Amino acid sequence: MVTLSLQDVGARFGRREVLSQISVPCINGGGLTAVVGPNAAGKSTLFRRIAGIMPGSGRVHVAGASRGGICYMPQDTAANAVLTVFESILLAARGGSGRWRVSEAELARIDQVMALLNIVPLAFRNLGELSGGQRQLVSLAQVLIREPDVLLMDEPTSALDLHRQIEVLELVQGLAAESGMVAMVALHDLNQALRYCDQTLVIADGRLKAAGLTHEVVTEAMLASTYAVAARIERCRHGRPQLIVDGALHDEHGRDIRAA
Ligand SMILES: Nc1ncnc2c1ncn2[C@@H]1O[C@H](COP(=O)(O)OP(=O)(O)OP(=O)(O)O)[C@@H](O)[C@H]1O
Repeated sequence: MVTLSLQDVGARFGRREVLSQISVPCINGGGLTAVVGPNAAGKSTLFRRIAGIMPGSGRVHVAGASRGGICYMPQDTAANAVLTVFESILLAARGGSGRWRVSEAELARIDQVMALLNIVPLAFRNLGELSGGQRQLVSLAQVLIREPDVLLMDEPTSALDLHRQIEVLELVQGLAAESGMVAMVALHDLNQALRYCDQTLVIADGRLKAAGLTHEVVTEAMLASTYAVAARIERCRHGRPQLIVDGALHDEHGRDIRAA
């Protein structure tokens, strides 16, 4: 099993500190970990720091890695229109290697990943012709093909319909359980965190506000203080926790209480 630890991880854009002293002793592989928090909290920045594509302070340590390393699926899946879906996944699998020959095993693996994501019919479509949701699925294929040790997915279901959202989260949950990889997912839909993620990190204003078991971290008090919403967590008739948001919280001047 892979484990990830973060020690005082920080980041700046120029003189502005956008991430500060994020420390998490151990994120275990095998399950899904949600990273939640308001807009501009620093979730993508944290992923970019973990993936090593942005400099900053602190230490990111991965133990037990034996496969494709750390792979980051960005939020913005803008496409290079020149490539077909198949070519883009092949290039991602190569990770920049300049080989021309494609092995049978490589072709089979690409077919397998496309089948897992139900995108086989898109194989020879141009990336520039795809819908937002289709592009998001291709982007996911591009990271899954690399068989990551640590998979960082930035809002991977934001463009997907309800059926696809469930398929994708169940697929990644299953792959994490099978491979022991660390799988982290930045989410705005906290019902997805409650349903699929055993662990949750809450980031606000570039700081870690809470970390732990999802059902202990996603609470009505956290939703009020972090998101400024009045919300309830209730069990549905199947016994699953469901988040019901009653409304936004404002101060006596009608402003977002977080601005006070
Ligand atoms: N290229 C950049 N230059 C300057 N500031 C940036 C840049 N990218 C992000 N920031 C700032 O860093 C902070 C954190 O942004 P980040 O994208 O990590 O937030 P986020 O939690 O992923 O937000 P969202 O939920 O809206 O996607 C924000 O204040 C943002 O304006």
